[in-house]
Amino acid sequence: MSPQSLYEVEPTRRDSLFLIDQIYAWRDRLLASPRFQRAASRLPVMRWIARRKARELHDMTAGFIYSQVLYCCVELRLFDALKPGPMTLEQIATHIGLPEEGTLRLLRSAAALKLLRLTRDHRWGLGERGASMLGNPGVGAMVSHHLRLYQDLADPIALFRGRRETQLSGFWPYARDESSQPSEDAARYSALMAQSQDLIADHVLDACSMKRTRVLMDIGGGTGRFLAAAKSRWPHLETLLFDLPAVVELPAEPSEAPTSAVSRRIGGNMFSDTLPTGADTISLIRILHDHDDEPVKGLLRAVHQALPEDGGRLIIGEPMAGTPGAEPIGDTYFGVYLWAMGSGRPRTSEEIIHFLQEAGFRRCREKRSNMPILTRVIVAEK
Ligand SMILES: C[S@@+](CC[C@H](N)C(=O)[O-])C[C@H]1O[C@@H](n2cnc3c(N)ncnc32)[C@H](O)[C@@H]1O
Repeated sequence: MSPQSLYEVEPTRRDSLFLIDQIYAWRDRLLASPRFQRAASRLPVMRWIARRKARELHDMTAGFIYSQVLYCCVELRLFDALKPGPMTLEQIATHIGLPEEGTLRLLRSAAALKLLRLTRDHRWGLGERGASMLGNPGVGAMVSHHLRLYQDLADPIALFRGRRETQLSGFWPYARDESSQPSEDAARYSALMAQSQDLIADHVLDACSMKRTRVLMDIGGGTGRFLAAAKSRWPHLETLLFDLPAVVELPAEPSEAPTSAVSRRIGGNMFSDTLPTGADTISLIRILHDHDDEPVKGLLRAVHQALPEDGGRLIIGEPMAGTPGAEPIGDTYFGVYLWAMGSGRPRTSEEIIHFLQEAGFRRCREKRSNMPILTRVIVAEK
């Protein structure tokens, strides 16, 4: 399949440009003109727009530094240190083990990003974004994990030349088709996933009730956090966890779901093994985007087969491409992340629904998610 058909891109030949594209082309010519930029910065209304646009472009240019400042705050555990209350520069420098001069530069840059805040008595406390980081430990875990992605992005053009061995593909062995992975690898990525699962589970379960589900099977369910969240809302549920053997055999960790939350753990390969039957609802949470189109289509056909004829239901929850207002999260963040990982791509909800219909599902529809930038939710019936 050509990359164009893969992404369903319309051919953009000049002679077939729609009117809207011609308007965009005219606008782009204007914006690309230094004379227009200078004139715009002098007219009152245009000046406001020009400043906003300049700021957006600057944020994009400087974004890599913003990420590194956030990385330092997370790695040095600054947010945790400031949770009890503000501290002086000297106290913070001693606490994080950096010289005062460097600490001050870091604190000022973090304050400009609203991660920290300088108090009226000249101490440093949490800023609104720093406080939010404390409320979302999964985000901090991802920020630390991004060190690998920085390494893969050290030569970004080389990264786009072709998929190859990367730091991220080493972190996610299943992305390289290594389904018999060492348990240390499985433990490392499962712990990372578990830290952000509670938030995802809440949004998925808010969007679709399991009141009438009897048996729920979570495929690629990791340490069972999604099943535990479902069971805590609907205690009547029988819950089956299906994941690679190295994951289901992991010893119990503090981050793992309580043993009682999972009725049965089944080790297997979702692409090559026959999926267990018996569940009337199957969930795929943050699974499809990790894999390329052909394996995804095969998996959806296998899930269709594993569900009962009467009342079988599939729930898909993951961040998707083309989410209005959050396009860079799908296409830029996940697009690049998954490229570096070596497998998968973010898909639009329309693409997923199309794959579901091809696999034989009917009544495929998107449910409203409270936080579509984190996860969108699609439900399909057999
Ligand atoms: C991105 S994680 C998502 C985990 C969990 N659903 C969540 O949202 O936190 C993908 C999961 O799919 C599992 N997985 C990957 N390839 C698999 C395969 N071939 N068969 C079964 N599980 C697989 C991984 O072990 C991992 O637990």
